[in-house]
Amino acid sequence: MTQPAPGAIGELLALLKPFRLIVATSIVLGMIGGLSVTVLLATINNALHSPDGLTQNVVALFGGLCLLALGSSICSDIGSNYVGQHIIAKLRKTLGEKVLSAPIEQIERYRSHRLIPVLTHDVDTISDFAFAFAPLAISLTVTLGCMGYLALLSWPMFLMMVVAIAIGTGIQFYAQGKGIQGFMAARDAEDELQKHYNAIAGGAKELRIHRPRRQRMFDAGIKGTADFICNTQVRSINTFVIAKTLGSMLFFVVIGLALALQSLWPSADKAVTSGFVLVLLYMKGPIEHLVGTLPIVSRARIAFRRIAELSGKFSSPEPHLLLNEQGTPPSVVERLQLDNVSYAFPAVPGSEAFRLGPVNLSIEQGEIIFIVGENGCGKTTLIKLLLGLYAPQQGSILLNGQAIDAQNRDDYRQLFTTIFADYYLFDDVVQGDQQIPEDANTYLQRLEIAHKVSVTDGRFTTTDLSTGQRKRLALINAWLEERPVLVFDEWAADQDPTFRRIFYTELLPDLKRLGKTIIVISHDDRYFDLADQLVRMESGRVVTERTTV
Ligand SMILES: Nc1ncnc2c1ncn2[C@@H]1O[C@H](COP(=O)(O)OP(=O)(O)OP(=O)(O)O)[C@@H](O)[C@H]1O
Repeated sequence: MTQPAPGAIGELLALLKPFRLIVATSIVLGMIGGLSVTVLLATINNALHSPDGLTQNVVALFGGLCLLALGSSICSDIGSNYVGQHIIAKLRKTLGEKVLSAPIEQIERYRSHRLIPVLTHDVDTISDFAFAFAPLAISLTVTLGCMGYLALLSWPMFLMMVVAIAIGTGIQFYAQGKGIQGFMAARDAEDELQKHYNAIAGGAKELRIHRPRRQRMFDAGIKGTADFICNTQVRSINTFVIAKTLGSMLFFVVIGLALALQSLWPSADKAVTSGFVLVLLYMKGPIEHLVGTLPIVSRARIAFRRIAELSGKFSSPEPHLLLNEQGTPPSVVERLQLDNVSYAFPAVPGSEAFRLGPVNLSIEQGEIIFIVGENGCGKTTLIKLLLGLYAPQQGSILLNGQAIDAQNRDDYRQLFTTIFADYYLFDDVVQGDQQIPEDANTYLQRLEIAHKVSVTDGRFTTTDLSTGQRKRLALINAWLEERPVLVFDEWAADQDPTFRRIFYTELLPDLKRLGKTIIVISHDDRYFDLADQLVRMESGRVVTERTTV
């Protein structure tokens, strides 16, 4: 079991930094509220035993303290609410930005079932904590204020209370140590649960038609993990509950001892004993609040650790990747070249790492290139390198003879439109501030889906279509983006034979006539003749290259 990273506190302080003035004001106001309540208690106790009864001064003091306690507590809560909400928004924005600007390899390795719980569950946990810190400050101040008043009232009784608090704190520390282990195990299981959720959403069809797998998914997967989380959380919370109840009982032990002192030494001042009991009974609330918040603090520590871990994994954003500014993508593609490019994935335990290259390739503007080869030979990896999604580990990629580096890689990528085999279909038609071309609906007709979908307010009216039809929408998106280089990873694989023929023999030549450079990964060998260049791959290497022009 891993321990909370030291980064958790740093992460919290970094989040609080921009709000330090509001945080400090909230805490100070909270403390003023807490102190005024303590003084209020002393005033009540004095008034109870004052021979003059309730004088005008006491009434004024009482009213003033009530107003001060009320006003400062409300302002403190407003401040902590403001900070809490802004911390959550900031966390969400920061994490979103980190994911958006992380290199593709890091995202592929992190896996979505680990990413989503951090973005949802851990951020929510921090939100619970973010709203708790000012009330915590109030409770702490009330407790300290009450302790001060107890010391004023009677030293022996105060010391008795200190001993009781020391015992209570020891019990809480023990409980916290035990409880946090459970919380960590439960948090690890949340990732597992997310994986099962992904499987039941993504594999819904397969699970319907495979009863044993469905049962296993429910029994060992969802039910097993949910029960584990439930039992572990119950055990951990119970530890805190037992510790809290033991702590509560300590109050009555101390009150009992104070009353015993009073009966053993009847000379003791009655005001002292009643004040002591009054303060103790009042203090019980804030102390229980402090103790009750400990599980929230423990869970927040774990959430901060997860967020710090994600931040660490995504701590090297792609340099020069623009989220807000407009770059200056090159406008002309005369030649794309791969010069001795090599790339290797990290080795997976038990199997050898896949290595691509060294590959040399030259693509001229307006060419149609087919990349072909068996499954797993490295075609997609090759185009990810060509697209600038992976940076070559050796060799370089050249555009018009100029090497692509970290500085211009994001601009370079803007030259391409891609439909991957595992593409994501965005339902908004054209990105950025570009106008939606008037002829979007003409393309829908050309691709024979105008009877199903149209474009309204820059969006497809629906994406609930067949697999092949969805891919046609992706093709329309690609068409409308009007980029100079188009890359299709087995686009035609889901199309019917007629449309497949239209794609290869009409659409690709049309795009070529428009001056586009087209790179196609394909297993359709009957259309290989259409290629200006046929690149055949085997085990990560280009084995033959046929040029027909
Ligand atoms: N993210 C990854 N991490 C580790 N290895 C990977 C990763 N992606 C691919 N590989 C490995 O790289 C090899 C080439 O994969 P790639 O997707 O480039 O093949 P492909 O030729 O496009 O295959 P297909 O025709 O099946 O789409 C595979 O053998 C695979 O094991």
